Amino acid sequence: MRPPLVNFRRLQVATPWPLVWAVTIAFLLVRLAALVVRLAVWAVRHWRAWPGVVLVLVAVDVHRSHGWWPHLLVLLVAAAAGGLWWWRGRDSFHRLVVLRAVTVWRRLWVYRRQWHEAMTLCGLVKKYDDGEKVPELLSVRCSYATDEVVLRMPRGQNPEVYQKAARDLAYSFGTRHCRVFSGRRHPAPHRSGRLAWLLRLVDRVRFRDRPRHVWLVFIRRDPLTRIVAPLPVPARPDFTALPLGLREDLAVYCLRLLATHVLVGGATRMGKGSVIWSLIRSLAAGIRSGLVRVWAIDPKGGMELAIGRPLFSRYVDDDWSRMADLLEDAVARMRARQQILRGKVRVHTPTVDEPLIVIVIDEIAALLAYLPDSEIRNRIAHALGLLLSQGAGLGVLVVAATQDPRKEVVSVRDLFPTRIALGLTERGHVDLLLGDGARDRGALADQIPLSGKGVAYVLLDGQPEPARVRFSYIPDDLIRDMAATFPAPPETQPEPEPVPAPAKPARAPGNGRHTYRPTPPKQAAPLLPPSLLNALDLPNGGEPR
Ligand SMILES: Nc1ncnc2c1ncn2[C@@H]1O[C@H](COP(=O)(O)OP(=O)(O)OP(=O)(O)O)[C@@H](O)[C@H]1O
Repeated sequence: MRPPLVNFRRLQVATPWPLVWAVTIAFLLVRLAALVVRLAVWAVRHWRAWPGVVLVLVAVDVHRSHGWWPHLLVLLVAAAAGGLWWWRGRDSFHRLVVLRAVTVWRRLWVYRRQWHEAMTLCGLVKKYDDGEKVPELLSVRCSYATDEVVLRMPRGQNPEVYQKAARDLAYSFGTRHCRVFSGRRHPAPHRSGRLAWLLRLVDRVRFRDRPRHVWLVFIRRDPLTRIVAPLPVPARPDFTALPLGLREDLAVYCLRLLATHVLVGGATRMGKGSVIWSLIRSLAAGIRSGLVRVWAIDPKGGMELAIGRPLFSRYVDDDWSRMADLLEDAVARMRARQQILRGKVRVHTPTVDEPLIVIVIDEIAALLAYLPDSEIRNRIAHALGLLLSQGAGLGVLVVAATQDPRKEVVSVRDLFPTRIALGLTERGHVDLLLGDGARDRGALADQIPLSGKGVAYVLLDGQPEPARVRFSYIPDDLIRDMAATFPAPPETQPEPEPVPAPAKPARAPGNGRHTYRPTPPKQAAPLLPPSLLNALDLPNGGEPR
């Protein structure tokens, strides 16, 4: 028998009814499956709410059957257990209870409630197909000082849009600072133990690169308004992470001093000294053991560094030509190391015999721009150029401070891979120090108030966005104390005796121009081969000065 055809009053379709029903049911089943999947995704995404929902259901059920008194009892027991936990393990209680409660509260009350409005008013909502595409709030995590909010950008945006809107976002959510990061701020944890392989697999998925996610860090309470106390001296300096201060998210700020040179820029009295002394403090144990040798140059006549003289293996503050000698000796040491390490390793590992040499220069501009004697200035610029271009891998590092980061003043600025920007006087100086676009990405070093001495913007490893830190303040008494406790052992290669600066001739003979004259070779590796030295036209009967 033929199945009946679809037959409406005015329309006849030559299709059997069973086929129509089959197609309709299949369509509805697909829609239902999609709905179930969406519900499951929603439930998984909001897994944090599950315990709360279960608790409410149980509470309602208990209330129906037993009334209020079981709730009261549970509350009393929970309060007693909480008090005991707080008393015995305050840190874990704060981490697992207090901060989680703050997180839940702020996620619901501050961010979820105001999200749509704030995003719209900050111009971050996109219009498409008569609808709106709002950045999606994914998670909120609070610490005592910060809220870290993760969002997913709608299509057609990139993190720069959020960096530009950072100030609007900060004020929209009732804070003063908002930092925007385009990548995860913490690396995947290091796993060990029997289940490490499994956890590593999970981490590989959890910590995969997510280009559409943006991390907003709102600074709720600025921990950097208070002076940071000196940090403990590490028993053995870890050159990959020297603790120097505090980050605005309350983590300890660690500097990587391996195979790099550091330039510290900051207006006068903004705390360049505190960067240098924090660094020396973190190296102090290595200085005492001879693993690190600090050679210091203080062109300001010793106003900054003289107080810690015993910490330095070599130190000059009064004589320009001895400063040039010190730098040329460092070049000689670097060359000697080059001979030994060539073809064996690519980065020098510090040992007591071949220590890490850190050349600290308090005001590098005084050596490169303001020094009146152009001959010495050229020697210094030449030696610094060599050290900065070749010394990092050979364990001869330069840490220099300057008030003015302009290239006309610090000609070797671009050879410093690591930069620190303390409070600066000019907006333009920020990009000069930290690189193009750093200010747009949040390094507002020109807005650091006068009271923010020691506050700086730095670039952390693997992150293009600058972070705000405050260096620990090392008072003079503590520097004296460090100098007494961690004095540098005597150099194996003795420091040359200070020689009085030769009287400068009123005018150079001949054409009156300054001629470059290399320093005589004092140590094993000369700056120039002897053949070349002899070939030079030296005064005093061919004796080098
Ligand atoms: N990290 C810090 N925390 C709090 N106060 C600081 C900090 N660093 C410096 N100061 C204060 O600022 C003053 C100036 O500091 P410092 O001499 O280090 O600045 P500077 O930039 O080296 O100055 P200059 O340009 O004269 O060399 C110090 O006397 C101290 O009172």
